[in-house]
Amino acid sequence: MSLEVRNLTKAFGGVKAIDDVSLVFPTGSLTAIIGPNGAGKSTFFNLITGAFPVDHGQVIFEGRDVTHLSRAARVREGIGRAFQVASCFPTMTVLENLMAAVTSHIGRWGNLSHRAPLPGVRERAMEVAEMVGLERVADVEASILSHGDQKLLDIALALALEPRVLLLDEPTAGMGPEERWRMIERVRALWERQKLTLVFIEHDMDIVFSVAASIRVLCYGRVLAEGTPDEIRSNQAVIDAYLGTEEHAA
Ligand SMILES: Nc1ncnc2c1ncn2[C@@H]1O[C@H](COP(=O)(O)OP(=O)(O)OP(=O)(O)O)[C@@H](O)[C@H]1O
Repeated sequence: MSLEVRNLTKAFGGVKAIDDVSLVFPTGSLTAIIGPNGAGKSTFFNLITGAFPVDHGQVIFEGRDVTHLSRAARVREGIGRAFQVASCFPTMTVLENLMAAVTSHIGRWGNLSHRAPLPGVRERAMEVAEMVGLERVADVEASILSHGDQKLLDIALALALEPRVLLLDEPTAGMGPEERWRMIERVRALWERQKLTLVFIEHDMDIVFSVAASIRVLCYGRVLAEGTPDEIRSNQAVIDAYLGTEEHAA
């Protein structure tokens, strides 16, 4: 099993954002996390990546307990994450951003100058750009990229660190319908080609049901249901708590 959480619990003041959650994400799986606003989805990711310390429970990655490792150590272990908010250097080009990430990954921040990169860094950065279809804007400054391309750059920055598990928090947020489908198709193709274990949070149910092989539903910090799209679609508890709400009504 690639990624597993056992009895994960995290409270903020009196609110249990994640409440005794146990889930498994098998190696190579593509899973969507869904649930109403405030269900604990982002907190769940933050506990897996180490952005927040857990109150109780464990995060197990490839058989190793990583619960108390730092964020950076988890990245080195192979747990990657792209953020909802662009996390790049805005005045650097796409390629320069990726070269910085590749250089940091190989542990040579002293050699960050893009004028004299380490051998292979430019090539690797270009390879990562191609993985997400950003080679067409490799020389464009990050700050002037379209919203969709900025999200792709976030994903590419995570990929530069060679994750085996990739967590994507709302990869299609803020996009129009067409751009959403283009984005999720790229994500799906990436998962297929790179043989990643991919977990993504998504509110658009059309996307979730057509892309994810497996779905986990969180509600009030607990696991409400898990299963295939067909199982989740017909699960009465999920319909009552989430799918039946106005926003997601068919
Ligand atoms: N850093 C924090 N400090 C205090 N409370 C927090 C913090 N992060 C999350 N929470 C609370 O934890 C609960 C779960 O929030 P979380 O952001 O994980 O939900 P979510 O499912 O990702 O929601 P959304 O779909 O709206 O992004 C909410 O009640 C939220 O207010």
